[in-house]
Amino acid sequence: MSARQVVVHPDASVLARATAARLLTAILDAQSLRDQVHVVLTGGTVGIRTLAEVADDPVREAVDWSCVHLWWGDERFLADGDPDRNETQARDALLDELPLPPQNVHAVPALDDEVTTPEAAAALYADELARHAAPGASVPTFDVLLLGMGPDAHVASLFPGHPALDVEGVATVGVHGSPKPPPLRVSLTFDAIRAAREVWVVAAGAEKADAVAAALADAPVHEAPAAGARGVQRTLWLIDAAAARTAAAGSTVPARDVR
Ligand SMILES: O=C(O)[C@H](O)[C@@H](O)[C@H](O)[C@H](O)COP(=O)(O)O
Repeated sequence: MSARQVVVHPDASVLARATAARLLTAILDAQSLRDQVHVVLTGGTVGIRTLAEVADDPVREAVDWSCVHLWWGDERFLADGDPDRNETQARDALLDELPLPPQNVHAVPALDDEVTTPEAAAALYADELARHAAPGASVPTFDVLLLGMGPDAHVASLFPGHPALDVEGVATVGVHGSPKPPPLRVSLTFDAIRAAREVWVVAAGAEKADAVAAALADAPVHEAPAAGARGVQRTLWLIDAAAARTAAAGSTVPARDVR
């Protein structure tokens, strides 16, 4: 399990642009080593803003998008095209601008007449993940897995105190009663998240400072799920100065300030 690295950017705008540049470089580096590159996207304001910055970055022209596969760390269990779906927001921010083969965009199945529960969607998503996994694995080896983080330190749709935190042996889980609307979701499990080469937690804003401090201080995962987010080779925390400013007395954020 990789040690955490923390990079602090001045504000949310620089954070999103720097994360976009870092992601493009990571994809280019992976393409120089492997035929297929797998990236897991996240919802949330910082996650979507990062995708919009990728769309605006001319370096995206250097990527061979025909061999990039996109997945989601979680999804709101809503009908296809619902503006609140992470997929919808990602398509609007970036995906519709990219020459991606449609079959390389692996969206979590949406609510419809056939798929009526988060569990059904989670099972179908797990099947799709397994189809692209190496023999014996349940998910592809993700090159970069992006995670936004809530003020309660949730990542993906793994919320404090929720049973999904303890689900093992499977890649996906249906989530009910999400404290962040909408209540029904589908999420990767920690087993799937921890299979990624690199896990990047991206967070901005003073409202995230306590959650950042708790996670970096290795609070119990049931209290601060983000503490459980680790990559095989790298765990990178990309935060802005406001999120690095801890309210809890005495807690510190081991951060290298990057201008
Ligand atoms: O479906 C979702 O809502 C996201 O995947 C969720 O995990 C999000 O990344 C965090 O809640 C942070 O969201 P903000 O950046 O908007 O605070």
